[in-house]
Amino acid sequence: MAAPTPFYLQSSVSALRGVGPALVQRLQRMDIWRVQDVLFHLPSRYQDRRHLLPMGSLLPEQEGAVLGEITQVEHLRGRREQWLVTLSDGTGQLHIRLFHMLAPMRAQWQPGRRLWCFGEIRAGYQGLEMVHPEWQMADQPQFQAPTHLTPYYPSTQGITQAQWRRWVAQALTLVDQLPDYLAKYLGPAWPGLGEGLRLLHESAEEVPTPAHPAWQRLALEELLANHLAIRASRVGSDAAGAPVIAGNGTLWRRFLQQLPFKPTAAQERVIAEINDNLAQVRPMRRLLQGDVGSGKTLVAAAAALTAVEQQFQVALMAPTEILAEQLSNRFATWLAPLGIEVGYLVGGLGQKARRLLLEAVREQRTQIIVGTQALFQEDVQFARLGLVIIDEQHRFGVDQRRQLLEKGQIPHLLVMTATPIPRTLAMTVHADLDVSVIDALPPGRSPVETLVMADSRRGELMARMRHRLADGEQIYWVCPLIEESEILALQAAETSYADLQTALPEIPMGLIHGRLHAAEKAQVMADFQTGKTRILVATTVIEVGVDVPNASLMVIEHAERMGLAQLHQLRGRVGRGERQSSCILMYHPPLGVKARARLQVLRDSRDGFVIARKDLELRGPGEYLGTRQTGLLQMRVADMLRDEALLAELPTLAEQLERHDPEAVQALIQRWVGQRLDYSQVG
Ligand SMILES: Nc1ncnc2c1ncn2[C@@H]1O[C@H](COP(=O)(O)OP(=O)(O)OP(=O)(O)O)[C@@H](O)[C@H]1O
Repeated sequence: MAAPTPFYLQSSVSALRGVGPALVQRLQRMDIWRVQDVLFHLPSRYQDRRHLLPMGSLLPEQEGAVLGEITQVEHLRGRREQWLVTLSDGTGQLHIRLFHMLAPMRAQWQPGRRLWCFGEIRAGYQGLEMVHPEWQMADQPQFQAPTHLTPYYPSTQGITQAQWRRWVAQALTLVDQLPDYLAKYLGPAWPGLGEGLRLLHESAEEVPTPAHPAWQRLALEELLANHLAIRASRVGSDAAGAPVIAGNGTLWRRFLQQLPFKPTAAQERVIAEINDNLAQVRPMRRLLQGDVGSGKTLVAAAAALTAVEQQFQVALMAPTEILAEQLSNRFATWLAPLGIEVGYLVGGLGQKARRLLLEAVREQRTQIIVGTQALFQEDVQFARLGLVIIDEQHRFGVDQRRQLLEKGQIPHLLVMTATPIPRTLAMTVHADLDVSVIDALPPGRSPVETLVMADSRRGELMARMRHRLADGEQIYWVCPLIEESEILALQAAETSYADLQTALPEIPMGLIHGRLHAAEKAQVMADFQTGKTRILVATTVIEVGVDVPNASLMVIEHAERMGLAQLHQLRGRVGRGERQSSCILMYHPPLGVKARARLQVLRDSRDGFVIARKDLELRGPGEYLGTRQTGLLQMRVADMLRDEALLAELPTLAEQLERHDPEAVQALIQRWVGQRLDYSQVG
């Protein structure tokens, strides 16, 4: 046999055994080019295949191994051919469902044989089941139950877990040659880079916890690499000149006289921070954070008034048409009495209306223009754009932010978000943005009562609804999220709408979903806003920013399918007035262990930040790396909420490296960030 070809960290992945040209291409599409990149392709979670789960106590959504005797093999020839195999272990039984079964497998899977399976438990029509699990015959001498944890790698079509494990094992033989750029800056208490990588790839006995020093070492390096990348792209952008907008507050004072409430101290403080920025040549880049219902819109209005007072125009952008419409209505109602014209630009606007609006914007007859992405289009030209306000920033791509900024000379930028991010964290992720936080809700709000309820208790729910309606209140009814298909989501909403109409025939209701035209949506929303309809049945389009203070009850169907952050946002639509409000999270039984714990979090907490943290804990250590859910940068090891304590180390480390080791800066960015993000595009 030929001696294996030597390979190095910088060799192409094709140097690894088992990687041919087709696989090289697939790996490159995952941004894995060199052997070194395989080392940094970290497990997304771990599977524990060592312990057997007793079949009598299985729960849906559980993942694990079972061992039992085959008691029955049924071949079902329906619309779709399939096999249903029954396994029994004395404590209970489990079905295995297969959609194809090759001959060798058919020969082995016979009643009386013993079978080991690993997979996820699902609730099927005939009881609990596993679909195409991994398996071994357990009554053969070569059967070996796994003795350690099994890493599970993010993958792509055509690459199996077994392949990943083999490649990683080869790459790990070189791990000690990996340059450790931080060793000389970190104290002796920190473990080396190689140790961290070994822990994550080969963690034999226990799921590596994020508190483990080796893990922390990797997380620190990844955070630092991201921080360095952002810093590198910032250089020079500060020097550019923005319009100096030093208002004297005349418009704002006039506005306050007609406002039915007073700004809270938190709002006042943030408004002052913004006005201070607007008066500088250095362009404002500010992130305004405030939990749902904290009153961000008023702050946006204050900033807009400062700009308008000094004859500058303001562009206000929201992620959806409904939100843009809501914002524009609120701005129009608030500002029309002051003689300020508010324009509204979305994709569905008629040609003539659009032309007139654009003309007014070009000639500066319209001072404030609210819209969606439609604001980016080339023919939208401002006469004197001084301020751009973006609502719910995480929904917009970085690139879109930049496009809008190009519309003015160098306008000031205010980004508003309800996504809770701690201040230190925000400063690391958005090194370009200063952060303001509205940390108190307006007075007089009573907390939303949250109930978790099986959908079999609909009768009871209808009684509760009648009661609320009799008191003159309004209700949101949110329909299940069906990711795979908008049509299915719509059908579900239509069914719920029809059911509600049957149950409450005398109550006027509206139905809103993504497929309606802009004008229809606007009408449905307006009818609900004015109280003409009393119940609004909606797909999750109402998620962010809708403001109808008279709505005091929200029912969410299939809450178990939704993310915690989304549920929190939805719930924030009620409890905006003085009335005692409730949110009912309905689920379809049986409820899995995880789903139950998640809904419980919503019941117990009302603080967006706490909820985001709990969500993180529930994912469990090592089970879910990265920051996908928070809508922030996606990382491999670090999680910005969990590893917040590390953030304090970054600025000093970054300065040291920039001063003494510029090559290491490049190498670290390349190692961790690679081509994934083009930071130079950040607004
Ligand atoms: N200082 C205040 N006193 C009383 N009510 C206020 C105050 N500020 C805002 N509100 C009202 O509170 C409600 C929520 O405000 P707003 O819609 O601005 O919240 P938000 O921060 O944008 O929340 P979301 O992220 O949920 O859209 C609105 O009905 C608004 O009129």
